[in-house]
Amino acid sequence: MFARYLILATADVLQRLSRFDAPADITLAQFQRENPKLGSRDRHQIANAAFAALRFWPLIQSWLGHSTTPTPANSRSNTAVDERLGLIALALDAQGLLTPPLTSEQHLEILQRAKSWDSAGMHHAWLDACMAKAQTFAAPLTSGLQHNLPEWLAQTLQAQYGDAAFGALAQSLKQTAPLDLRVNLLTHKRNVVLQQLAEQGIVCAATPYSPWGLRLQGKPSLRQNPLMQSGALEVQDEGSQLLALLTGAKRGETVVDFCAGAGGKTLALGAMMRNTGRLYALDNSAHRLDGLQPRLKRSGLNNVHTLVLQSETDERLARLRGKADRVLVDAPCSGLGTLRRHPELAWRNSLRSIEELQQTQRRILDSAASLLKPGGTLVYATCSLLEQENGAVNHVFTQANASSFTPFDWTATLEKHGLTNLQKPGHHAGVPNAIALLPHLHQTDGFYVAAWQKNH
Ligand SMILES: C[S@@+](CC[C@H](N)C(=O)[O-])C[C@H]1O[C@@H](n2cnc3c(N)ncnc32)[C@H](O)[C@@H]1O
Repeated sequence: MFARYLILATADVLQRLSRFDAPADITLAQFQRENPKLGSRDRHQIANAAFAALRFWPLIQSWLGHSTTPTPANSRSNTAVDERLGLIALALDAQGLLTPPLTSEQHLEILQRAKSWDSAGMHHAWLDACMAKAQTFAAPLTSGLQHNLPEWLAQTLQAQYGDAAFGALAQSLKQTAPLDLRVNLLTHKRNVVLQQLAEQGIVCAATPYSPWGLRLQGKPSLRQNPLMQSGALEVQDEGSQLLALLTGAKRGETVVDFCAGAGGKTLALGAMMRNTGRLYALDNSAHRLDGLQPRLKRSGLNNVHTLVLQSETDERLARLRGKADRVLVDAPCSGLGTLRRHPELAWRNSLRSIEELQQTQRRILDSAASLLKPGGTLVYATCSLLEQENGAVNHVFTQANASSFTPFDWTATLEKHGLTNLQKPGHHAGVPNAIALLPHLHQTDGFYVAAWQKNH
């Protein structure tokens, strides 16, 4: 049973989220700043319910009688509808882990629960009408409705991965992601940190693939934890850790992290380089690079040089041209591999935005390639699941640079790190230089990594 203020607060958050004009965690943080009196339990409850609703957005829309495509018109404020939104989101979340397609029994249970919380009976008629239609909701006609994804995305993924793999992938995208940490091996040992966390009552285990990772049971708050504050630990999905690992950075090298953002991978690369050589963290967002500074201080790294780029062709890049042993392009992308954490991204992207991203990715990759010295390695990565941002970008670059870059063969690297079961994605013929991490196969976010070696 929830107090009405909690239902209304959840509805308020969802109303804001339904504009799909900002990342969900930013919208939530803004809501929390504007509602400082809410206790931490309530905040938690509201956030969980909001994310549950985002994972089942088309279902909620069909219950509310809206279209499945959010438009400014259907995100208009309307108190009765808002309250229903909050009620249903809380009921969905209370149902525990749900994976689509839901059975008609599951539909009924959620609606029944919502009805039992609607103590004033304001929404009974609507909930009864929904229950009468539960059978219809449980028999969706389209792939998008079945998997609670936008139609264009469901169809694109289905065509790309095939029916069986798409079904498993779509289900995995509705799970909540585990909380993974990366141990800073520059200053700490993984088994020692694991032991220290266990002594604090925090249950975790070594990650299956990354040699630096810990996977936590549940989501304990770590902000004030001395291990976080001292730089021994960083929150980082195992897939992100693997991406840094695959870059292969070594002591004494010159390494460029071209799209460093707040430096998640920069920090891992710096630790791989044992704080030697030169590591350049570049990004065109000063704000994001600013986020790296406190993390750098904690990390103990002093081989990192940051540079805010005007664009990917900033003329100051000239001094790095031909100098780098390795360049990582962790490209701006749709983020669709992270839907477990950011379900709103399914609704913030479109076929058109993917096309625009592809152009940017190609431009950045071309410019980043010029920084490599002969024999150097170029690594292109995204956290996207889409061929358009992955294999297609790989293919175009490989074709256009056939005389100066050779597609990298991952076999030895994967063997060295015991990663031979990482998947070789369905790649264009003659471009076998890519690997993919997928949530339903590797329990990581979805990542794509391709690499080339600059010819001598
Ligand atoms: C996927 S994020 C990087 C995440 C980061 N590597 C990490 O591990 O936390 C992509 C980054 O590319 C940056 N970016 C976008 N366009 C760019 C450009 N033209 N040149 C350089 N960086 C760019 C964005 O600001 C964003 O920080």
